[in-house]
Amino acid sequence: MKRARLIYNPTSGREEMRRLLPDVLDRLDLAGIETSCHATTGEGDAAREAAEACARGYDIIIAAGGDGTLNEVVNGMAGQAGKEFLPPLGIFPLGTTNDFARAMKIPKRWEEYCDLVIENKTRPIDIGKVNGRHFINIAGGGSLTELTYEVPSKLKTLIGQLAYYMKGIEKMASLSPTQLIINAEGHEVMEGEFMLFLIANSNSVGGFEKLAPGAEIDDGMLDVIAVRKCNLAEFIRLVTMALRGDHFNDPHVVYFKTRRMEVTSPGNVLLNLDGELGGELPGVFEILPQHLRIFA
Ligand SMILES: Nc1ncnc2c1ncn2[C@@H]1O[C@H](COP(=O)(O)OP(=O)(O)OP(=O)(O)O)[C@@H](O)[C@H]1O
Repeated sequence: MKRARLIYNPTSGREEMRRLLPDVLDRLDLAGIETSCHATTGEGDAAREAAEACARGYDIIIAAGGDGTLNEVVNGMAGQAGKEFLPPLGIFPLGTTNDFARAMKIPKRWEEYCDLVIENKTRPIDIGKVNGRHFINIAGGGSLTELTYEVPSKLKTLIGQLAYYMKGIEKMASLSPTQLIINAEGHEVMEGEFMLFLIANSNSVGGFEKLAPGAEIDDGMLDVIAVRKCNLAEFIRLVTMALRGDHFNDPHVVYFKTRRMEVTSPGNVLLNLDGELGGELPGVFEILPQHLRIFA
């Protein structure tokens, strides 16, 4: 019998997990996967629990929650650098946006994501790393990227993704550029004022599925998109172009792939890692090729 550790955030998204839990456990158990659970209690708990689950030799780890919970579980696992063999990771998307699950085409119905684990369908994925922290989907900096941690959790529970759009509109009005020096491996050093920069590991970012269409999860590369200083009207136009995937034709957009990149700024720039606050610049971003296996 295989042993799985299910780490779930009871407050994620519309707080579905409590209701689903008995059925999920039954389905896994019937398929020969004995599953024990841990409900997270707050920030950092999922990461500690995932590291502990690796140390205790579980065969499977499952992260149930939103992108924040997934990021914590990945951090707990990826930090086990000495361990030769990490257990594969199951992703049960129960958050508000579930960017990463969408990029990996993980089904939305609970029966189907249980079956991915049961059928043992795994694939290797790259993990991003900056200043000792890991990200699975996206890293970014600049004032607009700060909106994900300004949306209160209760609001997200109530109105879902709309909460981000409301905050985004409020935030755009006060958008300001940031001085950055971007030094990426294989590219010339760039210096100037930028509205924001994003480093994508997958191609679904912030609900924009065409933002980084060239990003592949197992290619050992980071896809970098940076937007040079522009005015509000130009920025809004750019956002609507990005919805269609036409933003690469805009002269404000810089797009390239790299394995390693250093970003510095004379100002204070907070970093956003998978939608959560992840320290600040300066930062050295790198890719850990095929560091983890996920059920997908
Ligand atoms: N019991 C808890 N009560 C309050 N907050 C928690 C609890 N457990 C975990 N958290 C925190 O909630 C954060 C966000 O959770 P998560 O990403 O799973 O859900 P979400 O915010 O609804 O989804 P999304 O990130 O997709 O918007 C986690 O990073 C964690 O710090």
